[in-house]
Amino acid sequence: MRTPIIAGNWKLHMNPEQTVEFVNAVKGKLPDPSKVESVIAAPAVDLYVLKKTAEGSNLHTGAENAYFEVEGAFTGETSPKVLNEMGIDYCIIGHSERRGYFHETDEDINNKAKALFANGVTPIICCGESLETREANKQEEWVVAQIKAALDGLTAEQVSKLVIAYEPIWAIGTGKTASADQAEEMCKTIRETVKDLYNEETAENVRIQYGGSVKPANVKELMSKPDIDGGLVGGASLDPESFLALVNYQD
Ligand SMILES: O=C(CO)COP(=O)(O)O
Repeated sequence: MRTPIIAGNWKLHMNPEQTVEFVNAVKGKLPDPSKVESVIAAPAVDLYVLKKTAEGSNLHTGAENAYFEVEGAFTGETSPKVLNEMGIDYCIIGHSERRGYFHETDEDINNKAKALFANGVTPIICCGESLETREANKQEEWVVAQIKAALDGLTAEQVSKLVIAYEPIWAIGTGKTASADQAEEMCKTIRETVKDLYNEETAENVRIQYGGSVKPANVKELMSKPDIDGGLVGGASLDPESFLALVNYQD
């Protein structure tokens, strides 16, 4: 059985002081990780205090991006090796904001996935179509192509462990959630793609999140769908009470 995983993506919000405050507010109120895994992915400048403050709690930690090289003359980048040394569990890669504003390609994302695995950090690989692509009813081929490119060269064992986040761009930060059925439909397609590329067992193991205006009011319905194993949450993950309501959706 797949363990549900709800991850906050703080994007460019929160400083180290606010991070400590947030973690102290949620510590002790998070679900048992065997029931629901709770993750906060924070800006690189907050990761050290995030990890330190989360120690001994049920909170898992994540970065929002990393480079595919571990060391060298790459000004401004984050090393997957150092993330591992810091004990960071996850790293989001291929978010639509990284693809759009920072021109990340499918090849970059595939290289990042490989570098993260080589350094013991689990990738959360994002995919998702624009409004234009959805209006042209081309969302399925778009997302399947993104998944194929991102997973290229990864082993079945690696794919079993990673997390895929389906985030339709038109639903991010817009208050417009994909309906639970629309989200389920694409998450199912992603699982079938993994089955075609690997095998049934890998497809059954890979965890697939939906992201895009997930909030306490809609999390239960989304999580009731068979192929949705979690949420990747922006805005609603910034407030401790709202984050707690999301991760404790089973109560
Ligand atoms: O991009 C997202 C998470 O990665 C979704 O953001 P919102 O939850 O703010 O729509």
